[in-house]
This record gives sequence, C-alpha cells and structure tokens, in this order.
Amino acid sequence: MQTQPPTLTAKGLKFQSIGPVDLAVAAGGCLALVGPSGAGKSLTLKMIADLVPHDGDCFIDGTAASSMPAPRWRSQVRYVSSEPGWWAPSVAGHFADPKTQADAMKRLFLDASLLSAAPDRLSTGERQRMAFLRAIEDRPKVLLLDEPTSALDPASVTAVEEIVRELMAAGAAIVLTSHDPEQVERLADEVLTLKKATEMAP
Ligand SMILES: Nc1ncnc2c1ncn2[C@@H]1O[C@H](COP(=O)(O)OP(=O)(O)OP(=O)(O)O)[C@@H](O)[C@H]1O
Repeated sequence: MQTQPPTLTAKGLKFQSIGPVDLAVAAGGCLALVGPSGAGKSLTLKMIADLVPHDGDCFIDGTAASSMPAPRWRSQVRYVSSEPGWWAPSVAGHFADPKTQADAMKRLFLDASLLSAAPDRLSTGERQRMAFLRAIEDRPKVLLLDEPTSALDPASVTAVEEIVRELMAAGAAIVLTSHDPEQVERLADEVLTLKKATEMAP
C-alpha cells in the first residue's frame, strides 16, 4: 500500500482508442501495466514520457508535464524501450561517462569490450542490457520499463531485477510492462490491467 504522496501521477491519458488511463506511483513503488498484446501498455508508457501526442496530463511531485519544457520532463521521466534506438557509432557514445559503467556491466554479464563496439554488433540481449544501463545512468526519478528483460536469459533477468530493486530502494518510481506474471509478482506492488478497446465496447 502506498502511504506517501505519489511521485508520478497520470490523469486521463488518452491516445486514439487507448485510455483514458489514470495512475499514480510513489517513490520506491512499482506499478505493473498488464493486459493483452495491443491493449496499449507501450503507448501508455510513451504518453507518460511525452513521446506521443495525447490528451490528459502527468505530474511529477505535483508539477504538470504541460507546465515545463519537454526536455526537463524527459530528464526526470525515462522511457526504456524493449526495442531501443541507437544513434552514436559506438555503444560508449550513448553514455555521459562510459567509464562509470564497469561494475554495472559486470553485474549484468556484459564484457567491457562492448562499450567500444558498434551497437548493431551486439546481440539483442546485450543491446537490451546496455540500453537499460544507458537509461539509468543519471538515475531518473521515474523509470518506465517496457518489457525490460524480454530478450534475456534467467541469470540476466535476475541481475536486472536486482538493479531495479536497488533503484526503487533509492527512491525511483517505476512503471513496468511485462508479459511475465512471475516478474510482475516479483517487482510490482500494484497492477493495472489494460483492456483492448474492442473488449471495452458496451
Ligand atoms: N504511434 C502509433 N499510432 C497509432 N497507433 C499505434 C501507435 N503505436 C501503437 N499503436 C497501436 O496501438 C495499439 C496498442 O499498442 P501498444 O504498443 O501500446 O500495445 P501493447 O499493449 O504494448 O502490446 P504488446 O504487449 O504487444 O507490446 C496497437 O493496436 C498498435 O497497433
């Protein structure tokens, strides 16, 4: 049960047939968005991150996203896609300070040499773990994890979940999508089920 005021609040989020979605997550909390494929889980995370046009608004510690420039909102609210994009020639080019990643990479079974590699040379699972590390480098207040371990082996899943728990303990508010009910059980303290628009028709 959440006893402190929420870090993240979303009210009336709506994009085409998805929503309206209301939610709230406190510091240290994890809300899981679940539901069938196509129900709008990823789009809801993208609306929260202000990456797609939408109705409704989100608030961080009571301040509306609509009241601040988008870059300021996105510096606090980070969307971690299950299919991350890469823009620099090397993996290292996506970090402010790649040297600080050595310990975390070791924990996630990632060889240090991957930093100097081109992103498209990495395996899907390596890219997913590096994108996760990239997203948490500056410890955003709100982390939106979209199927964060979909391409990972069980040991790497456990290692990523350990880091997620540490971020929560340090005060991050997490919104997670996952098709793995056991992962939802392990990480989330609240669950919000989204339905496909056709299921909601009277
Ligand atoms: N940018 C977009 N514009 C219009 N429709 C979109 C857009 N992105 C996704 N959709 C559609 O919205 C619906 C919800 O997509 P979304 O990716 O949020 O589903 P999801 O619940 O995350 O599914 P999955 O579990 O398969 O990842 C889908 O029918 C999808 O085709």
